[in-house]
Amino acid sequence: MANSPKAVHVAVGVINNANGEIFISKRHKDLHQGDKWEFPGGKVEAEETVYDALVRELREECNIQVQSASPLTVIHHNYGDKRVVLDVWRVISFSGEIAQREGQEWRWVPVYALQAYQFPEANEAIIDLLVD
Ligand SMILES: Nc1nc2c([nH]c(=O)n2[C@H]2C[C@H](O)[C@@H](COP(=O)(O)OP(=O)(O)OP(=O)(O)O)O2)c(=O)[nH]1
Ligand SMILES: [Mg+2]
Repeated sequence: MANSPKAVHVAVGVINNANGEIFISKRHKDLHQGDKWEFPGGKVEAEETVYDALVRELREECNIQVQSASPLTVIHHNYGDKRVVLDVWRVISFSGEIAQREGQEWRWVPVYALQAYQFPEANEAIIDLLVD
């Protein structure tokens, strides 16, 4: 719609451990898409590149310093109450001890088990890509 608010641009990171498991955390229940599992990330701020946002969000949320990451996919999704553009990156290397710094429940999950978790609708396409 012509007067609908601009989509929110979100940087999202897919982080693997040495066993090939993926880091996921649960969104706080009072947030948009609350109580669902997510890949870490957050809004790209004005004057910030998406890569800068990815590095910042993963430092703030997961306590890691991203050293390299490559673009995986971009998902446009309309939740009705909010439109998002998820800019999804695969983290190639990072330093630091990974942890969840914002009190969210988190875990490492094997790729084949991701489908058992409830993610926001927009994540379906990401999970399909990872499972392939
Ligand atoms: N981080 C993240 N957000 C996702 C995923 N899937 C998905 O639909 N989203 C949506 C939910 C939210 O509408 C939006 C992320 O916004 P957010 O409010 O969590 O962003 P943020 O962490 O920067 O929040 P804030 O501190 O700026 O308020 O993207 C995902 O896998 N990870
Ligand atoms: Mg976030």
